[in-house]
Amino acid sequence: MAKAAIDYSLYLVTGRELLPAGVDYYDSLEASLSGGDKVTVVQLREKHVDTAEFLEIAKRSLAICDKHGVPMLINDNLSVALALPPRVGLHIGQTDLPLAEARRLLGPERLLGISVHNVEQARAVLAEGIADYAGVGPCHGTQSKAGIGEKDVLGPRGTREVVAALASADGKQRLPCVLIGGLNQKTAQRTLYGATSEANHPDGIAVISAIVGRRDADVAASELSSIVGAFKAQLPSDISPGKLSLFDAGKQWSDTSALLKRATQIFAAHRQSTHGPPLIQTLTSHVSSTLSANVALCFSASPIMSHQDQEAEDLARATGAVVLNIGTIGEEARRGMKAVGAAANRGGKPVVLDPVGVGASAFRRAAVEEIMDDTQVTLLKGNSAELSSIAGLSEVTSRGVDSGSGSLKDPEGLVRSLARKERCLVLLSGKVDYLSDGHLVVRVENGHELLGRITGSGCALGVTIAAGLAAACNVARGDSVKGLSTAMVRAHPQDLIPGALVGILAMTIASELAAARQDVKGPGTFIPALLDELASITPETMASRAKISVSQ
Ligand SMILES: Cc1ncc(COP(=O)(O)OP(=O)(O)O)c(N)n1
Ligand SMILES: Cc1nc(C(=O)O)sc1CCOP(=O)(O)O
Repeated sequence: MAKAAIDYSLYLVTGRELLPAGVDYYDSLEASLSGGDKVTVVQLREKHVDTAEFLEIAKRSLAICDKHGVPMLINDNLSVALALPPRVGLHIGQTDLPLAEARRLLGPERLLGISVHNVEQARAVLAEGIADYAGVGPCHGTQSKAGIGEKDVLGPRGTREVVAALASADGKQRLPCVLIGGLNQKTAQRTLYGATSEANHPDGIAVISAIVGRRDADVAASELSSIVGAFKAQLPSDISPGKLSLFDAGKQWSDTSALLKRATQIFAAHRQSTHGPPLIQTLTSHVSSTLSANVALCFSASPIMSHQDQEAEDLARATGAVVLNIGTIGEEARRGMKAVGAAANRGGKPVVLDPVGVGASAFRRAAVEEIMDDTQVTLLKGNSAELSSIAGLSEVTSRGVDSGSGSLKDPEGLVRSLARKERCLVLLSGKVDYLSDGHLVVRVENGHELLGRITGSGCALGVTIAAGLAAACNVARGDSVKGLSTAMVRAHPQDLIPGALVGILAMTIASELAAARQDVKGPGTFIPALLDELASITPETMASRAKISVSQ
């Protein structure tokens, strides 16, 4: 098989020691290769046999791979690879034979892969131009390779940086790559999406235990194959800088009135409740829980405030969107957020992350890092202190968990770069709100200062935004939305900005209407008035009062 034609989608690394009791290695290999969309590349990894036995196993394995037309490689052992026909390749690690030496001994024809564990190694391998592909890992913790500790684990976002370094900045050169380490039916989807950026994308996943450890290796292989297939179906055929955009919304919404019109349509469909009120699962602080639940109800949504990891999977079947708010996060909620975020991603449901007070403590920072690693967030919302902390800027410091305001020199630049980096919508909330998908920035100048004088209004804004995003998913129901968008949400990608805008405008315009009422004397009377206005605000009112502008 010509090297260029190799399909790296599902790369099986063998591991005979991980076979379930009584399962024969050759039967398992055969099963994983049988049928339609199954394993596409095999690497023989034998750590506990001598070269002679390795060669015997390799010969029998090669006959099976040949029968299925699947390329085979040998792990580490050059002499075994050389003893086999030239269609057999070699995979080496960073501490094995140097790449140039391996190529010299193998010749130009054989497939040669190398492991990379960090950005520097990736850059070096790309610059050398010798390897045919790279194995990037460990993406997650794994029991299948000795010596991998927690500190070695890249996580989806770390993996993204390494994968990005396997393509040149001008997009002219790229090395195919597979992700490896702890990938299975639960982690593969998030990791593939998380590892994708405008710069580059993975070509597949490499697994040991997720196939070898199963009695039904054929079923395991087809499950994994369909996850990779769905991911690859989303990728544009032409990957070069700027092409692999997040939502492809930039051009479409350069016209403010078109954007507002679409937001109004989504809001109208939401109010008509064609699909019933979306269930918004809200994991939030004790302080804002009641207000958030009431805000959901007034905004034609149903609140559910569960943060139990045990029911995350069941609830995900019914939810329209989820809010992860770390306001008073403890260990139980931390576990809950991990499970709820992952389940929402699997179901293509929007996830709003509110990293309340993230700069205030190491615990909060670690919790947010963990959530963002485990979950593809759809919209990240924060004030200037919170977003600066996540972006690693020291410009604005947090004052505990309140809405520490502070002036940023370049708010548009911050939301744009953070949205690109995290591949999600980013909302910077403040007197003026800035919403970005990494390309365009929408400025929203609605709102009233009384919102800042009651507790939990920012948390409740997360709920209206989640409801707006759920509404964007609902309008796509029945349409042929091709799998998940790059934000892992089942909606037309271009509807995510107007969907989020529905939630922002509803809350900020309702606050203006409430504050203007005769019966509102201050923060105490403002709260019920805000709920009343949220319950009655119409799409027409939203359209006529919105103060938005768009910049590219
Ligand atoms: C596809 C793929 N990627 C990475 C590895 C790891 O190789 P290496 O670093 O040589 O470690 P060992 O496999 O030898 O323990 C791999 N085998 N395959
Ligand atoms: C062999 C190997 N190499 C890794 C790397 O990061 O280089 S992780 C790994 C083990 C992969 O096994 P599993 O799919 O069972 O987690």
